Amino acid sequence: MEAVAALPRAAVRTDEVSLALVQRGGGRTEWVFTERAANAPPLARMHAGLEAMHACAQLHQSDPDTYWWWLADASLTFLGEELRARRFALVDGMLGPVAIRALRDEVREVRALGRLAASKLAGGRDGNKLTYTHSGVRGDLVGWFDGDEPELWRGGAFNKFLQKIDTMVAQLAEHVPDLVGISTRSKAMVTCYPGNGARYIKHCDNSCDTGRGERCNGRRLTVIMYLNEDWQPTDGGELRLYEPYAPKDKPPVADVQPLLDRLIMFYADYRVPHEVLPAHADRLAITVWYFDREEYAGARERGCSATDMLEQEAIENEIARFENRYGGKAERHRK
Ligand SMILES: O=C(O)CCC(=O)C(=O)O
Ligand SMILES: [Fe+2]
Repeated sequence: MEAVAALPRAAVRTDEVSLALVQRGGGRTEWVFTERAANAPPLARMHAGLEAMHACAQLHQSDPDTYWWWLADASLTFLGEELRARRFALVDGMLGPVAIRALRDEVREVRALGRLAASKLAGGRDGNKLTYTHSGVRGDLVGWFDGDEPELWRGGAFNKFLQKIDTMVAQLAEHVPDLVGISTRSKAMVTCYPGNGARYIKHCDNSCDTGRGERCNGRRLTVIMYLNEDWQPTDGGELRLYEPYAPKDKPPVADVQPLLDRLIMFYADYRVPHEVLPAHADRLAITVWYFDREEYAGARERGCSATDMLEQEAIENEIARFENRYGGKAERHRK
């Protein structure tokens, strides 16, 4: 009989082992301990730590709605490292299958009730003078909500979600110095890209380099939860992230699919230029911006006092540029 060589257990160091989801026969998946793949592509690597935490929760039969696995020390450390190193971080399966569908259903109802409208672009420095819509630039439907609109959110999932992300960001500030000044946030913006090739061209959520100056709007961190079950690669609609000031021929940093129960957070400023690629199916998401206290106070002060004709002219130029580049006509909404 031939001798069978077996891998001695002692040869595998526990710090080289992690949990992974593997595909078994018949499409079945299973959590197993496995050796860490040293050359895993960036997105896969990014998930490894959180997947391990999530898997542990599952092994213990924990309901992710009550066990906030993403708040465990290891999760926050991991998210903090990601944010500091890559400027963005992903959490997959944050709320769990029950809570995320409840949230998705509440958001669907809001849309069905006609509470989302064509998004407005804020013209000029403070966005205060003139807003305009232009579907070639930004083609989503949006609504802003704080969770206490009386006839909405009856199941409570929306408010629970806001409570969770507020907690997460507050805790994360202990790991990420850039987040220490966060004290408030925006209302939640519910968006639907209605699947007709709707997109949002490349931009930053806060055109602010230094934390000072007229272009700073106070947004420090963008947090987005996606709500799209069975999203297919052919549906497009990826969030494409770029390096700051990258030359045109440099490939993007990542294309993130808007999958159900996937949360992404990234720095809202110049560090993370991004765009939404054309979406060919209904694409639902909730976005919240967390404000840096000082920067936001400065932005509000300026917002109240900024008036001049030059700015009006600059906005008209901005619209003309977009019309030129993307065709179609912008609609103006004067305040
Ligand atoms: O929904 C997304 O993935 C990003 C949308 C976006 O960039 C924005 O609303 O500023
Ligand atoms: Fe954005």
